[in-house]
Formats: sequence, C-alpha cells, structure tokens
Amino acid sequence: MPKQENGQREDSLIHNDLSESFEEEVRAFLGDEEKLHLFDDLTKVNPVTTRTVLKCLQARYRVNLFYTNAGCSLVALNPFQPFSCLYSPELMREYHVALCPQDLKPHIFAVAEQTYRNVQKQMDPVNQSIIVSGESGAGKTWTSRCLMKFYASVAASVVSPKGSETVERIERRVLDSNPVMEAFGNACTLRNSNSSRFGKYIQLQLDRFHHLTGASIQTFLLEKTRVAYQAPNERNFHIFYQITKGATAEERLEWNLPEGAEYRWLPNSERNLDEDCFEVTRGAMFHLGIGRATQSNIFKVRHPAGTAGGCWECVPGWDWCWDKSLSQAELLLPTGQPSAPHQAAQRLDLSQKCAPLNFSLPSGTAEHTEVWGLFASCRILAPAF
Ligand SMILES: Nc1ncnc2c1ncn2[C@@H]1O[C@H](COP(=O)(O)OP(=O)(O)OP(=O)(O)O)[C@@H](O)[C@H]1O
Repeated sequence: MPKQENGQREDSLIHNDLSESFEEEVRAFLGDEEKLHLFDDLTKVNPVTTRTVLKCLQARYRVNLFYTNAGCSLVALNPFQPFSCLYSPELMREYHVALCPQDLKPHIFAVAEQTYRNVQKQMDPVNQSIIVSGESGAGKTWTSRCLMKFYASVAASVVSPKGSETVERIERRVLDSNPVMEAFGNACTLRNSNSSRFGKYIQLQLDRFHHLTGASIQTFLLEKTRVAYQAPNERNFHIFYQITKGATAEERLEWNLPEGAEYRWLPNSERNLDEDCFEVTRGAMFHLGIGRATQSNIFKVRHPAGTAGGCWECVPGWDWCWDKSLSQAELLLPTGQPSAPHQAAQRLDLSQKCAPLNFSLPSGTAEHTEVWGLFASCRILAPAF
C-alpha cells in the first residue's frame, strides 16, 4: 500500500513537471507576438492549444489576414467589412493560373482551384465536395457565393458550340440563384441580418471539357415557423418586406396590398436592409426563366395579406392558424388533389369566415402529416404556438 502511494506521488510530480514545462512552451510561443501572424497553417503551431491557435488567428485578423490553412481545411474569419481586393477577378485569375495554388496565401480561391484541378486531372468523371460550415454569421453564405463566382468565372467556356450567349446565361443563372434563394429563405436574426434559415446542397455540373453546364440546388430544413413567429427584434423572411416595400401602385391594387399598411407578422419593417431590394430578386428570377406573369402569381400568394398578414390568428389547441380576413381564401386551397386530406382541407370553409375546423387529426398520424404537409407547402398555415 505505501509503495502505491509513493508511486502516485511520483506520477503527480512528473505530471506537474510536464504541465509546467508545457506552460513554459506556450508562454515562449506566445511571447513572440510579432511572429504570430506568420503562421499561415495551424498545423505549424506548436504547442497546439486552444489559446495558441486562437492567438495566431487573432494576430492574423489584426493584419487583415482572414484565411488560414489547417492542414487540408481552411479557416475563414469574417472581416465584417468589405475587402473588394480580396475577391477581385484579378485575384481569381492569379489562383487559377498559379502552378501550385496552395503555395499562394491561404484563400478560398485556393481551395476552389484545387478542387477544380482534382476534377480536371481525373480520367473518369469524378465528383468533389466542399463543405462550408460554421456558426450563424460566420460567413458560410458569403463563402458559398465566392465559390460560385469563382467557378462561374474559371469554368466559363471560351468558345461554346451553342454560342457564348447561352453559356453566359448559364453562369448568370447560377449566380442569380443566390438572391432568389436568399429572398425566400433568409431573414434578419439577432446574429445576422441575412441569415439563411435553411440548409442547402449546391451541385455545379461541368461537361467533359470542365465547363459549367448547369447547377442544381437542394434545400432542406427551411425554418417555416418563422412565417408565423419571429423572436423579438428579428424579422420574417426578406421576400415579404421586399414585396411590401417594393410593389408598384398597380401591383398593390392587384395584390390587395394597401400603401403604408402594417402587418403584425412583418415586425421591424422600419429597418431598411440591403436585402430589402425587390428589384434584385425580380431581376434574378427573370434571368432564371421565371417570367413576369409567373412572378406575379408567386408574389400574389406570398404577399403578407395572402400569407402572413396581420390578421392571422393562432388558435390555441389547434394545429394551425387561419386568416380571419379570408380575402385570399381561394389561394389557400390547392385544387385537383382528390386525396382525403385535401377534402378535409376543403372543409375548412375559409370563404365563409367560419373556419369550422370540425375535423381533428391526431398528431403523429400519417393523415395529419399529409394535411400539414399540404398546408405547409402552400406556406399558408402555420403551427400554433
Ligand atoms: N469574407 C467576407 N468579407 C466581407 N464580409 C463578410 C465576409 N464573410 C461574411 N461577411 C459579412 O458577414 C455577414 C454574415 O455572413 P453570412 O451571411 O455569410 O453568414 P452565415 O454563416 O451564412 O450565417 P447564417 O448561418 O446565419 O446564414 C455577411 O452578410 C457579410 O456582411
């Protein structure tokens, strides 16, 4: 027994010695403050501790170095201010033509170019993925936009069999998907005035000459409840504010959208954001092939009086809300689906202002899920809180 005690004491003495010498190493590393920003790869930081890594990133941030490698990953810090020279077409080109882009300063373009080369150098068609992750406001949307701009530029066809106009249009469309998705899926939150309230998987397609031929975007987990409920000092989805602020007099008449009306479900609309620009969304939709007439139909369904207007009411005990003004009742009900849930939906006699809700679907049942899906897909009804 006494032997064991001695052994333990020795262990703890060794441990203390080690931690002291480790602390000493950390202090020595951090002591050389002038050099911390030179660590452009975090794998070179020694000793590796949360403190030493963060101190290096902080030192780099101070001298406007926002990208740092961490082995084959890239750490991007949000500068929270525009640095146009950091994303200029000239810089894109520099990374694109570099013999070894990884030898240049760490940058999102280096990652983008390396990934592009990985595709190019394979004989068989090969897929590459870039995962952009981080907390809200970290700069994921910004980074995805940079990547798309990079590929739209470097993977642009020089000569197209169909004529360069077509190719240009494809690139334009790829880039224009951003403002449209952001208008419908982003909102101002406490952490980020342009926060994506959904996840997305963007697939860029290249032909065998490695030229951009198209893109597909899958979205998932849209925060639909935001239509009906916004935390204090947050806002609803941008599109609603864009419509209420940007509709023309003619459209206001057509969409039943009085000038200066206030909507309970569009809080903080006095705050004007860059993202409130309706014209940008419309222009982008136009480039994506959504004509004026279709656009008008979309906005008609989505404007606040038709969807999330001030007159909506949550009904305690029920799974949905309904619009007490009911002026847009015809838009609420999808037609031509003879399924049982649809008939149930029809029985919500919205046009007579009685909204009987005289059927009850226990939550968790397939029927409940289907009715709810039907409503949710119309973006009309929202869960009661
Ligand atoms: N590299 C950058 N240069 C300049 N500004 C940036 C950069 N990255 C991010 N920002 C600024 O930070 C804001 C938030 O970034 P972004 O919307 O990309 O965050 P996010 O990670 O997508 O957040 P969320 O998860 O909430 O959608 C941007 O609107 C932009 O103003």
